[in-house]
Amino acid sequence: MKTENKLMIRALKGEKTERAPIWLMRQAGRFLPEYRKTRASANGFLDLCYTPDLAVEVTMQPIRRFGFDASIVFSDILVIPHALGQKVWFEEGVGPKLEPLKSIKDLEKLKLDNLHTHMAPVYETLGRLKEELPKETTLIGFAGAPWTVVSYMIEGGSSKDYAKAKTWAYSRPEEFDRIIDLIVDATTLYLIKQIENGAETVQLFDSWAGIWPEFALRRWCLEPCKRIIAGIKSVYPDVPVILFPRGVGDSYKFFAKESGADALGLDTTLSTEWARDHLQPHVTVQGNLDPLLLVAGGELLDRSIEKILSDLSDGPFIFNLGHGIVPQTPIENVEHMLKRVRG
Ligand SMILES: Cc1c2[nH]c(c1CCC(=O)O)Cc1[nH]c(c(CCC(=O)O)c1C)Cc1[nH]c(c(CCC(=O)O)c1C)Cc1[nH]c(c(C)c1CCC(=O)O)C2
Repeated sequence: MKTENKLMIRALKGEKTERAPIWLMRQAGRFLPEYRKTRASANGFLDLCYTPDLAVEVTMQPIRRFGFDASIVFSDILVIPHALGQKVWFEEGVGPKLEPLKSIKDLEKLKLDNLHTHMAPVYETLGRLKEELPKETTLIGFAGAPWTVVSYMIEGGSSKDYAKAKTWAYSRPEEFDRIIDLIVDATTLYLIKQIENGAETVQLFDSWAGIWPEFALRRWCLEPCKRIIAGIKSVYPDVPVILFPRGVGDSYKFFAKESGADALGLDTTLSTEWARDHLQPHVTVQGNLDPLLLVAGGELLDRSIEKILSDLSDGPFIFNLGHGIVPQTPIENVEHMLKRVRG
């Protein structure tokens, strides 16, 4: 099937489709027994990301089981700092760890030169997926948005309050700009190359956008994302871009009007009525079921699915969660949700 005729792409292009396309953020992962099996055979998480045989396999798993309308290539947002030369590793049971940037001198050690060589396995995975996926399934590439990636680069891992990164940004904003700028350049090149290798749309994850006051949100989230999107569009004007500025509340409207994104991923807290009135006239919306409702199941799950569908189905809309699916999600709840959404 031609890309432009796929359900997901039609929705991304602003069409109100006959039913909502559905995929789930983090759909390949620990809630699937087949993922846990492949994961155990790999030599750590990054090995899974950089071994095309394994990455193709885990990307295909949720498609085989559920037949989602879109497939997101298996990788992680932290492959970008890794490709630039920062030390990145995943501690079992803990999560990502990085040797943190402590001063602007540490930035000089990071280089764009090896980006595409380092990412060659990811590009190969995309190319193989393009061949293997069912003909109607859309292939999504992705990257982290600059701020979310930089938060890990400075904090050295996940953080509760982003105190180091925010203090750096507020006390030496020009330095902070330089770090963000490097990630803008790397991410633009990376996403363009993902498209060249088969990605039919790309999503930028700004998972930690919701912690800034408005001036900083504009400077370090909106503006950098806008530059990446413009960079992609200058080469691939017809490839839709999805942006997920999680947690930004009312500021979602700036992202809708100014970012250049074709679609916005809505987080769980956003009112679907507000999104229908203020965002959907400008962009396609994607979301926003609470992943924990999908864990709990039952009546509240059903009512929440119905509400999202009834509020958002009159415009361009893609059904998804408001954040990634969590490992304890029962598979039967995912099957149940799919039936409800597909009618
Ligand atoms: C912040 C962030 C990261 N990674 C990502 C984000 C943005 C989205 C979000 O907010 O959830 C994005 C991501 N990470 C992963 C994907 C793969 C594709 C998919 O969505 O199926 C995607 C799109 C695989 C992964 N990335 C990770 C796993 C689990 C690793 C394992 O198997 O042990 C997977 C499947 C590890 C990871 N990677 C990251 C963290 C904080 C962790 C540890 C927490 C966790 O385990 O969920 C960084």
